[in-house]
Amino acid sequence: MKEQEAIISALGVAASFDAAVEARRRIDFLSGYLRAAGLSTYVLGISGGVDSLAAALLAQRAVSELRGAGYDAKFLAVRLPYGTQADEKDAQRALDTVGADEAHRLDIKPAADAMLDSIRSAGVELGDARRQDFLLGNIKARQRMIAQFALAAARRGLVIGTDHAAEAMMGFFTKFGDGAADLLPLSGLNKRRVWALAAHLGAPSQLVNKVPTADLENLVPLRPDEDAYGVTYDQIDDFLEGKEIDEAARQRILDAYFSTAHKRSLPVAPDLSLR
Ligand SMILES: Nc1ncnc2c1ncn2[C@@H]1O[C@H](COP(=O)(O)OP(=O)(O)OC[C@H]2O[C@@H]([n+]3cccc(C(=O)O)c3)[C@H](O)[C@@H]2O)[C@@H](O)[C@H]1O
Ligand SMILES: Nc1ncnc2c1ncn2[C@@H]1O[C@H](COP(=O)(O)OP(=O)(O)OP(=O)(O)O)[C@@H](O)[C@H]1O
Ligand SMILES: [Mg+2]
Repeated sequence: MKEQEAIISALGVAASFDAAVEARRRIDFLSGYLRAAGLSTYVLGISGGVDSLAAALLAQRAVSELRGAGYDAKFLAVRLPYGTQADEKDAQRALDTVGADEAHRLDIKPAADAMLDSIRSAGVELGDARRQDFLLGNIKARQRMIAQFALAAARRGLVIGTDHAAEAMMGFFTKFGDGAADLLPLSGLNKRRVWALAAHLGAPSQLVNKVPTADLENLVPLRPDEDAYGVTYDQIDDFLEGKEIDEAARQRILDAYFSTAHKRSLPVAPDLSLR
């Protein structure tokens, strides 16, 4: 139980949750930060999943409020499909729901494929088809961040990330890919709290209740996150709320958490304090 409490505390998961209070807190965080930084644009990739929808609704509200207060601010939403995307309709629905100030679509396929091909052409042994597909998945996630940071730099902007406590605990993100962002407005929320926040902000129930997917593998499109975890979001969320869960699931969660510690910190460096 001690380990569980330490993880809950490290990930900043609160003992109780009120969607309206959390929405207000996180909108204020986004508007306050942009203004204090003296910048004008928030940039975020819209996948069709609930995390980016929730974060986008917060961002659009934040910049609208800033504009109402006379400050020049904009939200730029960007679709970043790898070629054609199986759940494109959901992504379009998310864009319609958010009503972003500005929206663009960039295909990451040419750049992602070119990178994998270059590595292959250099003669690097990459393993079997399944392994190569997994490697390409991480290249896709990093390619999406390259695009978002380029857009942010072009617009005096900042990149919003969608990491939250459930994904952070499982280390379920690409290091310096979707894990790399300037701000994380969903930080400290487990998945059911993200769902509640999205619903509170007006997300349609079909998008809130959708099966979460990283959708990074060509060989298994829309693979549910829970398949990759080997535990359910219900178990993850219960664990993060301090509840007792099945022992095998608990062990899986602890293994995932400890083996991915390096992904939740800055790059490791030598101890320079002894010089
Ligand atoms: N002990 C250690 N200390 C410092 N660094 C260490 C390390 N062990 C590995 N590393 C480094 O970390 C790298 C592995 O991390 P990483 O590149 O992230 O790769 P990895 O953790 O193997 O894969 C990413 C996982 O996150 C999932 N994902 C990715 C993106 C988005 C989503 C989503 O939900 O949308 C999910 C994806 O499906 C996959 O299961 C290694 O290649 C190595 O460079
Ligand atoms: N096809 C895509 N187009 C644009 N952005 C994407 C795409 N795929 C992933 N992203 C970005 O990467 C983030 C991480 O993906 P992740 O799957 O964890 O979140 P999600 O799709 O928003 O929600 P869920 O986890 O419920 O599927 C997304 O929130 C989004 O910002
Ligand atoms: Mg997704």
